[in-house]
Amino acid sequence: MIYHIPWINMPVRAVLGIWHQLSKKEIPELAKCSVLMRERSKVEETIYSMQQAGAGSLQVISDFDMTLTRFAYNGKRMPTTHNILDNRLLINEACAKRMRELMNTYYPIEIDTNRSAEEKLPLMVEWWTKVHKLLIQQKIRKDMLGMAVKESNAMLRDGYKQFFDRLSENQVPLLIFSAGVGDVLEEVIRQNHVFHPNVHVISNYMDFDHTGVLRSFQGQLIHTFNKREGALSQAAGLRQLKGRSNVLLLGDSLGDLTMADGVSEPKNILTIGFLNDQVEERKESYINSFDIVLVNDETLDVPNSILRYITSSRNK
Ligand SMILES: Nc1ccn([C@@H]2O[C@H](COP(=O)(O)O)[C@@H](O)[C@H]2O)c(=O)n1
Repeated sequence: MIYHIPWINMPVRAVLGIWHQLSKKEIPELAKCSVLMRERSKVEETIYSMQQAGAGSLQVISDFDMTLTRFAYNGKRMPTTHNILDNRLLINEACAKRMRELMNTYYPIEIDTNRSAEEKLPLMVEWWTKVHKLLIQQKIRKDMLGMAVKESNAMLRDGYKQFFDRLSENQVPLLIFSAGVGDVLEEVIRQNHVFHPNVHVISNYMDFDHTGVLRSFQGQLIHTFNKREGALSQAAGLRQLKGRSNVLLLGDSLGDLTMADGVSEPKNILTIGFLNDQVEERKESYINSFDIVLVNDETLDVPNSILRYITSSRNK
């Protein structure tokens, strides 16, 4: 139990230095050495305040690829939703080769700490546009997507069932905001039996003709560095998120930090960043940007432990 003395307000509690109780007792997962925090006491204060408000005030906004899915397994990189389409049932060898070349050119730019988001933005548009054009040329069939997901080795992070189920049981909306391919993403969560009614997805959705053949992508392109626009134009209008002023945000890219920009009158926003790749080069910028940084952690243990604590409130 955290000490609760109602007549003592927040700053006094902090002065009394009782905050590290959360890491020690209530959420011991926060004490793991793979968990980095710039200001541990601020994180604990935020979590405590979110717990006091209860599950009814909470929403979770999460990126998908390499955030809800694993980055690596047994030393091997796991596929993104775009990479899942690299299956001979869907695209030919020449297209697959070209997609890999584009990945080798643009992915290092995406994660380059020496370039600003502004500098990366037009290059990301270039990458996504080229790949989507290639995919359209392949006349991908809608009815083959399920098979491609089955044959891929995409994996949700360990603890995914607990994560999705707890949010569903507590009627906490989960907004998945992905620059990946929405149809593939949905298939991944469906095949893992966690596509509950509280899950909402904003992503790049395919548009199929009446025979079920891919002919374009719907709406405005979402890439890693324009999620703010999607947050303001699409997420902000979601009825299910209204009145939920506490946000738990999960991402693996600095671009993901803008996913909560559409939340009206936010009270507390707690950000968790998965640092999967180029750890040493990116550690400092992640610590300066996310409240909690998880280094090479392929599990959802930390988000799950925070959610367990927040939803333990009687005030649901
Ligand atoms: N052709 C592409 C384009 C992007 N990616 C990766 O997908 C990730 C985007 O999805 P999120 O769910 O994380 O928003 C992004 O990080 C790119 O690296 C790709 O694999 N192929």
